[in-house]
Amino acid sequence: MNHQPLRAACMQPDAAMEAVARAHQTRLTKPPGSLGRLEDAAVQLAALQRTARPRAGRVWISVFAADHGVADEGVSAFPQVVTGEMVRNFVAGGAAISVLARELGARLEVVNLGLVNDPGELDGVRRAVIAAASDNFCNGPAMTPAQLQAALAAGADSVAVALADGSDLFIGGEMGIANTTTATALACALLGLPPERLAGAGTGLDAAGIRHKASVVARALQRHAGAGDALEQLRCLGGFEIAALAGAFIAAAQAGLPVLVDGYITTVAALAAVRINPGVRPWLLFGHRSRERGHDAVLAALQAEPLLDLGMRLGEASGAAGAVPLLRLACALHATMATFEQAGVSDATGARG
Ligand SMILES: O=C(O)c1ccc[n+]([C@@H]2O[C@H](COP(=O)([O-])O)[C@@H](O)[C@H]2O)c1
Ligand SMILES: Cc1cc2nc[nH]c2cc1C
Repeated sequence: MNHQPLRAACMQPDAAMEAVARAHQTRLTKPPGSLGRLEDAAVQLAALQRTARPRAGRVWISVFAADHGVADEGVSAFPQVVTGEMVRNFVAGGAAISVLARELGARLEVVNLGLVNDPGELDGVRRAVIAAASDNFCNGPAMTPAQLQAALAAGADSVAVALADGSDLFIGGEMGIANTTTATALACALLGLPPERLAGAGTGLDAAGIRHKASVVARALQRHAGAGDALEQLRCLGGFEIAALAGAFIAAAQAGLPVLVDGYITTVAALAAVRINPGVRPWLLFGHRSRERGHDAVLAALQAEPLLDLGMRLGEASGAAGAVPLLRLACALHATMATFEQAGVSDATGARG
């Protein structure tokens, strides 16, 4: 199978614009650096969007939903039917991400990649069904090569629509009962870490449940120890929505669309994307630090500092959505604060503006 497009060059951030934006920040009426990561975010967006006026006004959110064969191992606090039920809830307007997207004025797309409890045709849900669920990776690869390709392409398709809609920012979210087990298996394989280090409560496992989850991941890692590179690890130990997210992040970086990453599962997908194509990394901003146990290690591997730490662990793109107002404020500060010169305020050298 030809995976060449996945490894095609990503856009390069505009280094000259980055320098202009960084210099502009030093002229604004504040001690240099005093707006902390809000400054960094505005400068990063300026470099990525190739503009002196970075924006986060037009936000696109794609939530990728899929079921996981590994749910059969009893690794979630919730039954598998919830994935399909939540898809219905997303488009009915009652889920957390439905509320957040509405409040932000963001476009919300829900993508059905394969659900055991399939709600069928629904307004607002794009059907890109691959199978009812990925296979249980304790028994064999989670996906066939063709299924992996279909999932990666479904993510890239969402980015194409987001670009056509004139989006400033792409947010990928996920919904999939048992996908913290999948994300843990994939992250352990990508990072060479033991399952006990990353396995966490997910939707609400107790300590015994977490130990069982780690043992399931250990079995899967043993079975797929021969999976050579990140793409093969994604095929053997991933899931449809995680592969779609990886495909979306690669496509966004190749097209020059900044990405705001959500929680644990999406960060593992981002790690897979970066391992497949390192040019993806500059295009990623990180919305929040999830309460899920493994998130810290995956963020550290990406040298990522998220904007928020609110103890959230929902998924659905909710943590990234929560960070959008901060990005909007960062852009407004960058564009409209007065400079020392404009305001007639003395700078650190004593020079009066
Ligand atoms: O995004 C996160 O950090 C996060 C952490 C824990 C759970 N989740 C969500 O919970 C579901 C997976 O949890 P589980 O326990 O079924 O593996 C899935 O739908 C995720 O969106 C999400
Ligand atoms: C109710 C529910 C909502 C979710 N949203 C994302 N993952 C979820 C898991 C559950 C169980």
